Parts: sequence; C-alpha cells; structure tokens
Amino acid sequence: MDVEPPAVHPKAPTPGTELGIHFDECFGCGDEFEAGLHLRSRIGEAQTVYSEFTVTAAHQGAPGLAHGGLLACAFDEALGSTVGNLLRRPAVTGKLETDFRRPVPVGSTLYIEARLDGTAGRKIYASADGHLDAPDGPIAVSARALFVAVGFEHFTTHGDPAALKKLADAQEKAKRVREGRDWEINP
Ligand SMILES: CCCCCCCCCCCCCC(=O)SCCNC(=O)CCNC(=O)[C@H](O)C(C)(C)COP(=O)(O)OP(=O)(O)OC[C@H]1O[C@@H](n2cnc3c(N)ncnc32)[C@H](O)[C@@H]1OP(=O)(O)O
Repeated sequence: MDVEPPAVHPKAPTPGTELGIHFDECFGCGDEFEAGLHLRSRIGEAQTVYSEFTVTAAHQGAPGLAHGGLLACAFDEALGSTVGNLLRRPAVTGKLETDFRRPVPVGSTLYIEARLDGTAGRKIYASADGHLDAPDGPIAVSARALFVAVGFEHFTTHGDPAALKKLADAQEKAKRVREGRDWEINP
C-alpha cells in the first residue's frame, strides 16, 4: 500500500495548544509517579508537536547521564502524542527506532520536535528530533516510529478496565468543566 501524506483531523487541536496529560498514571506524561518523565507537549505548525523532557537523577543510566531506554520512552510518548492528537485515531507503537547521537546529561532538557510523515492504511509513520538544551540546540537523539491504528477494544481487551473507567470519568469531568456544566457533577 502506498504511503500517503497524513490528513490532520479537522478537530485536531490548533497550533499553540498545550496538550496536558492524557492519563495521570502514564509514565511519559502523567503526574502520579514522581520518577516519571513528565513530558509537556504543545501543537506546532505544519503537523508538528513540540515536547520538553528534563532529565533528572531518576532517569540515569551511567552516572550523570540519561538512560537510553528512558530517552526512547520520551520519544515514544512524544510521537504517540503527535499521532493521537493530530489524527485523533487510537494507535499503538509497532516499531520505534532511535539514534543516540550525543550523551544527554542529568539536568539538561531535550526539546523534541515530532512530526507526522505519512499513513498507509492502518500504518502511521512519524519521526522526531531531540535538541539539547534549546529548541535549536544540537540534535542529541532522533527517532522514527511506526504506529498501528487499533480499535478501542485493543485497550478494553488487553488493558485494565478499572483504570480505563477512571480515565473515562476524568475525561468526562474535564469536558463538563470546559463546557461550564461542572455544576451537574453530583458529589
Ligand atoms: C485526542 C486523543 C489524544 C490521545 C493522546 C494519546 C497519547 C498517547 C501517548 C502514549 C504513547 C505510547 C504508545 C505506546 O507505547 S503503545 C504500547 C506499546 N505497543 C504495544 O503494546 C503494541 C503491541 N502490538 C500489538 O498490539 C500488535 O502487534 C499491533 C496492534 C501493533 C499489530 O497487530 P495487528 O494484528 O492489529 O496488525 P498486523 O500485525 O496485521 O499489522 C498491521 C500492519 O502493521 C505492520 N506492522 C505491525 N507491526 C510492525 C512492526 N513491528 N514492524 C513493521 N511493520 C509492522 C504489519 O506488517 C501490517 O502491515 P501490512 O501487512 O498491512 O502492510
């Protein structure tokens, strides 16, 4: 099947939108686990998403340096967020390839610029570059990923139904607050 240019969903958030946390317990972006990556993302122009990841002592491999697996995790999150928010289509990572070009010290921030590259049926291609300590800093890590679109049953069949319900309830509550209907919540 030919790879086609990605078609951004008409209801995708607009450039400049801060994306927030998609699930409190997500290791990539959630705030429930102190040692998590706490990635913060916003929509950029032309099918891009910008994310920032600050490396702490909790993310070390060698003394004072980020663990490569956790850097890959940051890219999985940044790319997953790009696919999910721009296409508004449930998808999971099928393949993730990383190039580690420079060491990333504790205390540094990676500025990750992620983009959609194309789609072919259920396959979604995306890639990203991580710039060290400034949006135009040297590239320390690059990644390419294949996401595969799945039905919602992927998560209900393989995931945790109680956690999914917690997530659905939180999303419903956030929607009510956004629409000014928070008074409808019966405590
Ligand atoms: C508003 C919304 C906001 C949302 C924000 C969300 C943020 C989220 C942030 C979180 C981010 C974190 C995100 C995470 O961490 S997601 C968690 C990590 N990923 C997983 O757990 C996925 C586990 N794998 C599976 O479930 C299945 O294997 C999948 C579903 C991927 C495919 O099994 P399925 O049986 O369904 O499909 P298929 O096998 O017919 O494959 C379909 C097509 O894909 C091609 N293919 C598959 N794998 C590979 C591969 N490795 N290399 C090359 N190609 C591969 C395959 O050849 C075929 O192509 P073609 O033959 O049709 O040409």
